[in-house]
Amino acid sequence: MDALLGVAADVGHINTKSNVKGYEPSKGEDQIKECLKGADIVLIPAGVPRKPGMTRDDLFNTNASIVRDLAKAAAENCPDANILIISNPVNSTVPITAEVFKKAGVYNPKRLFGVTTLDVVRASRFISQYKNTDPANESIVVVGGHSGETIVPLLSQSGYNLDGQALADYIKRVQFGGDEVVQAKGGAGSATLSMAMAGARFTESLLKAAQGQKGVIEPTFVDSPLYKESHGVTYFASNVELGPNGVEKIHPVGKITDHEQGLLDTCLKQLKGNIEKGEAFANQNV
Ligand SMILES: NC(=O)C1=CN([C@@H]2O[C@H](COP(=O)(O)OP(=O)(O)OC[C@H]3O[C@@H](n4cnc5c(N)ncnc54)[C@H](O)[C@@H]3O)[C@@H](O)[C@H]2O)C=CC1
Ligand SMILES: O=C([O-])CC(=O)C(=O)O
Repeated sequence: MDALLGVAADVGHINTKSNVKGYEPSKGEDQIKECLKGADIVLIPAGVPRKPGMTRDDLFNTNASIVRDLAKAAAENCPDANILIISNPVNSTVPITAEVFKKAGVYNPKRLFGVTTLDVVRASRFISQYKNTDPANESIVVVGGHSGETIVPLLSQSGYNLDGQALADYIKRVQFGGDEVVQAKGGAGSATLSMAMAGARFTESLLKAAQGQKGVIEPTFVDSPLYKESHGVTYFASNVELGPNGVEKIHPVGKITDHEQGLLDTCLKQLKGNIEKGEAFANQNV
């Protein structure tokens, strides 16, 4: 990899010899061009975080245009880069980025990723508290999107079986773990350190896959065929095998319980609306 760019990012320590550049909006347009030219990976965590009482969707009005502008700059200056979207609402900012790239004639669905790694980090951490295991050894599959009920942990696929209130509490905590942090910070923003860890993990996986390592799998919100025809849901997070060309293979959701199917049905309805909102914004404002 020639260059790794964090756009206004504090993504923590990334253990790589790659060249990391950071962009600050106050430094102006020329600096972003200079950062983006030749970039292989562009992380976009720019925009405002939530305050208590807000949903991620409440950030749309501010962050949609910020992401649109950075996506335009990326489409112009590094059209072949991997674009990693962290800015919320991810369920809408990923479709916005896709539309910007489509309009510029450089859209490659294999190179656009919504970063949902933090949902897996939380799902793994919270199950370890029930089971008294090391969270580093847990890897819970999480599918759907990155907001409330669109986040669907598939506990059954890890051989775990919580029941009744314990299951309900677990799912609520995974779906609304971000809200807990926002509440605890009392107006000072949302998750930062855990996001830095999650962003670094996803980026490192992408780098390993780019360098030829096989079998690198991460959950991520991508342009996905899984529910396109059946539900009109054009982007979906599931486990994705990464490779030198970005998305190598999108894994299907696989076998799930009836209860998980219920969660997935709710997810798909909400996700469709979030995606269409992003696309409608892009169609009117790009
Ligand atoms: N996908 C995920 O799992 C997560 C997503 N987030 C999202 O990441 C975003 C950033 O959150 P934080 O880093 O906590 O916020 P922050 O306020 O600490 O940082 C935001 C950064 O965006 C930059 N920025 C603002 N306007 C800009 C513009 N027009 N162009 C370029 N850069 C601009 C600011 O300079 C600042 O450095 C939020 O939307 C938040 O909801 C946060 C945590 C987890
Ligand atoms: O909750 C937020 O607003 C930030 C975020 O996406 C997360 O922590 O998962």
